[in-house]
Amino acid sequence: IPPITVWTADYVVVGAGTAGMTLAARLSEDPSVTVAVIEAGRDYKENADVINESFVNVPGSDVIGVGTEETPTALDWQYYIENNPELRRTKPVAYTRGRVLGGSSARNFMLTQRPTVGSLDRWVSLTGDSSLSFQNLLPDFKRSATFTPPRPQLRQELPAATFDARNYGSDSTAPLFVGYPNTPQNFSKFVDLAVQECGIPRIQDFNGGKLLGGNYAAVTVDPTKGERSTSRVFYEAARNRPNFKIFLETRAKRLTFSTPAGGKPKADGVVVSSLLNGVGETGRIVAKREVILSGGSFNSPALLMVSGVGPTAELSKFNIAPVLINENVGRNLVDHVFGATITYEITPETRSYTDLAANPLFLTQQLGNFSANNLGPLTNPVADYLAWERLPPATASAIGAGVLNSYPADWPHVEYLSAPGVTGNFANLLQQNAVAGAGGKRYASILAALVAPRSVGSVKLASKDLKDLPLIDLNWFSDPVDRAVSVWAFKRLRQFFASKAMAPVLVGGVANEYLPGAKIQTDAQILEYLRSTVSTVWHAACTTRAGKTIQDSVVNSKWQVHGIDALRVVDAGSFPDLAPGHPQSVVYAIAERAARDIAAFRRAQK
Ligand SMILES: Cc1cc2nc3c(=O)[nH]c(=O)nc-3n(C[C@H](O)[C@H](O)[C@H](O)COP(=O)(O)OP(=O)(O)OC[C@H]3O[C@@H](n4cnc5c(N)ncnc54)[C@H](O)[C@@H]3O)c2cc1C
Repeated sequence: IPPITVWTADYVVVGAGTAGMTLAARLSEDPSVTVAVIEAGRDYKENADVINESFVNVPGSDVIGVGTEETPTALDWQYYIENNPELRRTKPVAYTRGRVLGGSSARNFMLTQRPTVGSLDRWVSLTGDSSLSFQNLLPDFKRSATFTPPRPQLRQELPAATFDARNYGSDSTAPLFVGYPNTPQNFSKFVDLAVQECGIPRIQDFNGGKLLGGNYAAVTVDPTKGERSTSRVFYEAARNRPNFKIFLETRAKRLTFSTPAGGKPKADGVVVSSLLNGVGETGRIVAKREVILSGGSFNSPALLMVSGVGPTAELSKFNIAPVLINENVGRNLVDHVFGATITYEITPETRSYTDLAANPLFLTQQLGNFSANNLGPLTNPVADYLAWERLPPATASAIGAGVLNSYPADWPHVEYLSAPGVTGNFANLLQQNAVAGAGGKRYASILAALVAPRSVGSVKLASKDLKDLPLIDLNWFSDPVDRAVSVWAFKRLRQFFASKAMAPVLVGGVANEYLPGAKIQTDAQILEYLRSTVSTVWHAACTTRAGKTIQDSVVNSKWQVHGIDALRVVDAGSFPDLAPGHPQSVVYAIAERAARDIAAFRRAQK
């Protein structure tokens, strides 16, 4: 390797995303260790990149660039998923992953809530480590974020968003912001009433280990300016420390290992390629203590595989010299999917995202309202109200989804999201709303997400060079349970729209369904429609999952790669299982936990 750039640090972290930036900043709080971070993306707040910076900062612009048929933004890895026989998609399906300082925390929808007690008990049984229970992870959940309660005087929603202050930390210097947008979506209060009328009760807060019920969701936004809060806040904390160094626009190409005679392979560095000025500068960052992969669920397993750690078939296909065979690398890919969605035209008083997309004057006014007053629909990440439920046991059995009855009792099977706009097949949300709203009409949807998904996919290599992005097979709908639950959830969405609570907002009444429309009635018709609209909630996980041994997993409960020294994986890929709920809080929590695990390991070695 020509050593154009050689740098040495105690810890080398690959990826300054949600987990990596948090972890690296925490490690560098100890001035006695040095930390280097390698990040393929740029800093969205520097280089006078006003457009990309606003994509990140303005909560209401989160829908831009994430559509399945949209050209992804410059802050994206630009993944397209593999086709699968269950889907009826005519065009390649894009899958957003942030390639930027902050990673996917700079591209996500900002919803933040924690998994249930029972789902994290499953983490305990999968890893054999009780320190991963909800109660034991709670300090790590609290550590990153400063919480600001909703401001009812501004929000004026009826009934108000509720929360339980005991679920949040008391450290007001915690860098990440969690709070509520100052302007709720009008449509959400009707969803709130509709789901209650259909038997889903209100729950006080989604952050106390319970999810079953409905409420407004907390989001990662800064209460003062209303801007999105990302893991970049940890970069601000660390950037001036003399023991911290970040390599932006630099890609990790592969890991290097040394193997002492008779010993285990030991990770000792990362070969990198600088993307600056388009020049493929190659160098190596040497790790004196450990290499930590935080490249996310797609990139971390790919990096392991090109470096010789992975399934036999993958390594031999590309003639990669094995360092350690582990059949679990890149396997067990799970994701939450939007299984069903229904859209109606709504009344003019009930504003929706359609107004922003179709009315440039309104959009301009609201950009001003957002930046001057921290008010208006752009303060809101669009989907701000959630509800969760389980299928009744007899129903689950009757539709062939009886396996879901064995999930812990607090684990919801379906999540509903208020989505005031046209969603359709998620091809291009901005364009779909602009077209639908051109004549002055406005629309709103409710989405159903599968949060106990059964379909399992994989990450495989496209070549032995990571410049060829790995192949992502999500296998959506491959398990019949997911198909059956989606059809059931679709009918449930129709019940919500048929409720008395929803009647005042529907133009033309319940018979006037906009998408998919009254022509879709039988189960077979519904399923065929859902095959053409199923989309991701962008929660890909478990591709380097934590577990007990090399037979069932890639890392142990301290995130150390089985069979290799000085190498950990800390990101959504290392979840033992994908718990219900939006996962960013879990990613921050395991990054906080891993920083403490690594420090404890170092102290034990002294
Ligand atoms: C559109 C979208 C909406 C979402 N909505 C929500 C939501 O509302 N709530 C929620 O909780 N979750 C949401 N999520 C999911 C959540 O954001 C992710 O699960 C989480 O951010 C993943 O964190 P991570 O650390 O695993 O990976 P990432 O945050 O993606 O970080 C990986 C980092 O590694 C870098 N990297 C990768 N490979 C290399 C390499 N070879 N060399 C150098 N750098 C590399 C990447 O550029 C990136 O910065 C959403 C995600 C998306 C994309």
